[in-house]
Amino acid sequence: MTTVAIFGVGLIGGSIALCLKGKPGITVIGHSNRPSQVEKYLQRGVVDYATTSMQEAAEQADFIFVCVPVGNLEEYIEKLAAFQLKPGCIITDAGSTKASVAACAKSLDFGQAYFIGGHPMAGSERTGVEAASSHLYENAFYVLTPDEETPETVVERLVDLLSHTKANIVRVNAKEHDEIAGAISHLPHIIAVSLVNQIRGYNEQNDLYESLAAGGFRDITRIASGDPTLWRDILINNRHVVLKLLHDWSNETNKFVQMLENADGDAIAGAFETAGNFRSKMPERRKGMIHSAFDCYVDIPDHPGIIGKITSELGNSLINLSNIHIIESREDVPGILRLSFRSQEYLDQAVILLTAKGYDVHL
Ligand SMILES: NC(=O)C1=CN([C@@H]2O[C@H](COP(=O)(O)OP(=O)(O)OC[C@H]3O[C@@H](n4cnc5c(N)ncnc54)[C@H](O)[C@@H]3O)[C@@H](O)[C@H]2O)C=CC1
Ligand SMILES: O=C(O)C(=O)Cc1ccc(O)cc1
Repeated sequence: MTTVAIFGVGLIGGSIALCLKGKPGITVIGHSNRPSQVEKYLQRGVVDYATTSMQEAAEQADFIFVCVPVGNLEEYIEKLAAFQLKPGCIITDAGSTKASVAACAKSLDFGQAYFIGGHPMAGSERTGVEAASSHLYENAFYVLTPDEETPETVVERLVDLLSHTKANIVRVNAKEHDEIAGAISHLPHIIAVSLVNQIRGYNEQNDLYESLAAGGFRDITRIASGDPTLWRDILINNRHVVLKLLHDWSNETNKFVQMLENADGDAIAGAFETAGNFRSKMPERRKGMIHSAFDCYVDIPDHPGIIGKITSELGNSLINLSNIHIIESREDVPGILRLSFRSQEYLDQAVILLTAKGYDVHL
């Protein structure tokens, strides 16, 4: 029997638990300091067993996943090092940054246990076990940061266990991970937040900004709704990398200032062309660190029960909706329904089905 202990059964830990629970030979134990959380994990059936005792969960585990906020990771792994862990036990984490936790683990003595940093590069702006899903990591990248001293057989054991997530496991150096994650995830979050706050400022004078920002602006700034404490921890932890990136970002925007001051149309068109060319080479359907919105919009006539009818059509065809939002619904005026899916495949199927049923569907 393989026992997996999970500390921090939220969005990420809960999703790992759901991938592993019920698999042959695996028992999943969840830990929380709070008895009400322990009760909740059991009620939701996310784990086989749950406890408020860190020691009890840790000492029977073959694998330990530490899925707590980045700001608490080091305190957790320091506590783990003080327990009598099973020989061969593998401790891993799910933190969005990897260099500091790797350095901390290196300074500790885990006896005959091992530490391998990890980062499942998929998530959402939601948090908590309520948002956990066994599909979260399917086709996503899952970074592992073993160091030169980690025996290959140990890494392979973790890779083997993680095959249940259906993620694409990649090995990356911890420092390099933080530089890349900084550029493709942390910097974009800062840009989205700054952009939304800039518009929020204008909106204080004129609330037409907010009204007209519906649709595309809202979509491209989705990540500005990320969890504030999660992002506080990530940005503080990776601040040296992020500060350098912000400096480079400022150079990029300054190039636009120059081009505009000189009314240099060729340079502006050139910047769009260069960006467009690079972007078109990026794989379109691959699941990246920032998740894509797989949304479509359906015009809904003002008929009672129409929304139920649309969701049943999708359900009958086993097309899983991840979110549904009524954008406008006023008496006598047709409304718009935004349907969100977890994958391009579900979205494609929904568009074909609803169009065939006579609905007006837009992407
Ligand atoms: N949210 C996302 O999309 C992603 C998050 N991560 C990383 O995964 C880890 C967990 O993030 P989520 O699951 O999103 O967060 P979450 O808020 O959904 O879950 C965090 C869990 O840690 C527990 N916890 C234990 N000690 C805590 C403390 N002192 N303060 C606050 N919570 C404590 C909470 O009760 C909760 O169960 C973080 O390190 C995050 O950087 C990694 C990939 C994606
Ligand atoms: O909302 C999104 O798409 C994200 O960016 C989620 C996310 C948050 C933290 C990570 O370490 C990885 C992914």
